[in-house]
Amino acid sequence: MAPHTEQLTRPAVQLRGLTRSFEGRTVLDGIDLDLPAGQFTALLGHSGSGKSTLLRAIAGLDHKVAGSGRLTAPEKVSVVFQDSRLLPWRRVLDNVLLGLNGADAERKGRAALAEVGLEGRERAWPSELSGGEAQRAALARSLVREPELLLADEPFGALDALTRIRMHALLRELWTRHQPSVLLVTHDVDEAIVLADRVLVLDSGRVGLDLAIERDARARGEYRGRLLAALGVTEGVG
Ligand SMILES: Nc1ncnc2c1ncn2[C@@H]1O[C@H](COP(=O)(O)OP(=O)(O)OP(=O)(O)O)[C@@H](O)[C@H]1O
Repeated sequence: MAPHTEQLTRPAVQLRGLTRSFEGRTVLDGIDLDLPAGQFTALLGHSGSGKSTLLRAIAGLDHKVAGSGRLTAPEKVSVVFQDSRLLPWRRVLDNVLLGLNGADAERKGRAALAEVGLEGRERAWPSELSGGEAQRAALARSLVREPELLLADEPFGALDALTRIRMHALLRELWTRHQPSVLLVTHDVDEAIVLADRVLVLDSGRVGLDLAIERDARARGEYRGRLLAALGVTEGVG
């Protein structure tokens, strides 16, 4: 049975006519988009196509976009960036617990760290972590807040290829277990296909291609071809 079937009937994010310009240049040009609850969506697009701008709008980090159209998003949103944004003067567990209160917070923080494979590293300083470990800690910090929506802006962009593959497996596993809606911004066509159930291509301020991904390895080559074509990219060097 397809996971999250029931949840998919309820949209987590709804955008209607969302527009954003910078210095007279339109970056988002009346975006209409529904992200069903529990869906894992990837957002692809060329550099400068407005992916981060859209993600920031959905995260509620851009007050200027608010009046341009209609934007509905859950209250419990976590954002993960390419840089872990751990505070260097706080130990790993204290970073994960930042801003959390309640008797149960520490237990939850420790459990989240164990879930991302950082058990035993609770008292480490961020400077003692590898890039991959820092991103694991960033995921734990998001998880512990039990987000309905996880927004991830190139979270693996700075990692080496092997670490990235391991992080893909971890993120997909966390998503399966906790079932947040996910919007992942990436430049990487393969990452989008491997992780997401739906891939959007942002082009000229609009969603140019909206592709459902079946979890069937045989179809991956075809998806790749369609996504590269939507991005206007030709592969191969003779
Ligand atoms: N605060 C800002 N002030 C002025 N221009 C901005 C601002 N934020 C974004 N832009 C412009 O909006 C366009 C889209 O930027 P955005 O960061 O959303 O693109 P992106 O698709 O995420 O790019 P990348 O993949 O390189 O991160 C770019 O041309 C950028 O220069």
